[in-house]
Amino acid sequence: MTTDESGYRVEKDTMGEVRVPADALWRAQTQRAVENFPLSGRGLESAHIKALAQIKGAAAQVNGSLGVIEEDLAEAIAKAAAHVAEGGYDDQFPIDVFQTGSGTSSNMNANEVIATLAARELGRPVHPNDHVNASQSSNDVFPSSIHLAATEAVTAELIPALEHLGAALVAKSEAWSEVVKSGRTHLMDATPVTLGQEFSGYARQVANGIERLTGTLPRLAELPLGGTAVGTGVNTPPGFAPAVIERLRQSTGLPVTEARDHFEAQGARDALVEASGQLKVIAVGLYKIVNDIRWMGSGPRAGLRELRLPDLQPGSSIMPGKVNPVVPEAVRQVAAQVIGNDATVAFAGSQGDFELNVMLPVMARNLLESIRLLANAARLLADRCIDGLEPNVEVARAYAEGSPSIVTPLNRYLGYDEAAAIAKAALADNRTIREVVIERGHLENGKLTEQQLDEALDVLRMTRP
Ligand SMILES: O=C(O)C[C@H](O)C(=O)O
Repeated sequence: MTTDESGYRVEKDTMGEVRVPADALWRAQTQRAVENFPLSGRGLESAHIKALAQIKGAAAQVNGSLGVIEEDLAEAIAKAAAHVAEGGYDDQFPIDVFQTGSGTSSNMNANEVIATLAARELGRPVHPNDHVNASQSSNDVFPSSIHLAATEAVTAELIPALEHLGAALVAKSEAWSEVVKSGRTHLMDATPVTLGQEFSGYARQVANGIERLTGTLPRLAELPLGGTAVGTGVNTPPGFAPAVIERLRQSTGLPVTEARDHFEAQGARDALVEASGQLKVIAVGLYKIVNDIRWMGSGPRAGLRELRLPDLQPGSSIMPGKVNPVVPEAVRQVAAQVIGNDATVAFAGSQGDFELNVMLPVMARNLLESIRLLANAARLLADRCIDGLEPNVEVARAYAEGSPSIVTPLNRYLGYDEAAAIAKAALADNRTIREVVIERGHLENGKLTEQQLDEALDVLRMTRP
């Protein structure tokens, strides 16, 4: 390696010489990839770099204990990898996420940066391939790093965030068990429900999302490590993968396991597609929840006005005093992004050609982004919207009492056809159902008593038949 005066040094790889910024920790292969893929301006997610480095560190320790590399070299690599995993060297990962489909460029980026750091520690050369990448291939390490990062993000970020949101929804559901409102089906007035019942439905959607994620974990946490190039494990000593994975289990506390079939685990990426699909379901659920809230909060004069959302910021640059449902709007956009990310993950997941899927980096990018977005959106929604919601009890009750559908419990006394006639007459003449029932002589003709009429038209009672 030589350094010239222009701020670059010259590094070599198997293709020849490459000029690398003098202070960069990466080497020739990373630099080639930086120049080859100027696409999105966005690199690997930080969580992904962390997972890659965690695997490199555990692999070095096992390589040391199995005699694949010297013990002091293994320790230096493990130490360097730990520093990278802590996040202090994320700026040394400059390669665009849209790159080699196997992630080889980012794997080599990790190998080169860790080799440089380890060489500084050790005071002798460390080879990115022979030492840091020993017993590994991009084809097993890179997908393993996606699964490790996604498992961590789901268990440590997304599930706790959804639990937080679920608790906020349950609290409202319990507080509003007597707040009666009009149900709506087809966007038309229906029989009454309570606001608490609606929020219990939302809470269950979120709880189901947690169950769905938990259900994917056994497959998401399977690591292809040990398969190396094509799943056979060429160049890997016996016992390498189980030992590395056991170290990862210990150091991360995550339920990672070795892939049950290394050919499935490298030729396909079905578990990532599955996890992304569950994220899409959660996004769809959040969309429905915030959309209902947005509509219930519409107004303040010309909307539904059943809920008051917390005022967070001036809504309009031109209309003074206007306040908008900004958190539901932001969450809706998160949902749209997650649904779009899933379409890409599903397409990319179908691109398993023989022994390797070669659309790995984009799957990682989208999956990890979706998890991060949903976790942040769930907390935001709980803290800046749900917690501060207030019901407009009078308006909600008035809608319930004004709904022509409250005639429904009279079916059993008067029959469907007469009940329909009563509902239409009430609507046409802007009278209450009660007034029309009495006017049509149903108390006098003995079809029902006054007490039965009172009970039948009790809107809260209708929510608990
Ligand atoms: O980078 C590797 O380890 C292998 C590469 O992805 C390949 O299969 O060509």
